[in-house]
Amino acid sequence: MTTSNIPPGLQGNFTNYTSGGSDGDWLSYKKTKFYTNAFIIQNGKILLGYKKRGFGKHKYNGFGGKVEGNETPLQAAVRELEEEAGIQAPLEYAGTLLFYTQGSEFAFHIDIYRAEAFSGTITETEEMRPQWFSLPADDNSLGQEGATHISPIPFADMWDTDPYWIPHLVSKRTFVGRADFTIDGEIYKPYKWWFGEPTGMEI
Ligand SMILES: COc1nc(N)nc2c1ncn2[C@H]1C[C@H](O)[C@@H](COP(=O)(O)OP(=O)(O)OP(=O)(O)O)O1
Repeated sequence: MTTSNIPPGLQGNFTNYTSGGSDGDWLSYKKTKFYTNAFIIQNGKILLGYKKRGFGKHKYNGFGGKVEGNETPLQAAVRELEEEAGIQAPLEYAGTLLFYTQGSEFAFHIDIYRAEAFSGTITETEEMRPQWFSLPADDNSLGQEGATHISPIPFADMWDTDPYWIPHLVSKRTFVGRADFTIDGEIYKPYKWWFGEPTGMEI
């Protein structure tokens, strides 16, 4: 498969890519801010958090937030996971995503992390209510132990473009992607998106 229509902000060669939305141009932005998002994936389950306040309120997502001060993205991801879910985990880099919403002051540059183990007690916090969900059987290379009686990943209550990159995450294939959104009132609508797996240089 050859690489085509790689969005601005991503460089390199890619495979297993998918794209969609408008044929129009990608939106332009002047500034990016660095964020993280972390997922625990074990025994056929993925740990998500229901966001109780702030950006992404009422959606399920991984645990994460802004990279602050002199932190590396990994340090920020470890801190945010502890702040939002009460646990520590040996996080590994999984991918990078760019999200921009028309009219926004900045684009999100989000480093995504995953771990298959954690320590501590999963705890509901002021910001997030953690909950386990079962992985689709095809993506479950880690066994079904404990996963048969829990709900599948609630994509209807997540960001609209999550279904394009979560499969790369759960199958441990490094990914990058970009999605641009328009906003109507409080409703975010995907305008144009592209997700793929780098075969060489990453962003
Ligand atoms: C499509 O866009 C997005 N999709 C997904 N899945 N996640 C996204 C998208 N845009 C942003 N995010 C992530 C990035 C971060 O993990 C959170 C937002 O972080 P938050 O605003 O909660 O950052 P904090 O530093 O925790 O902020 P406060 O403590 O100031 O509330 O969403």
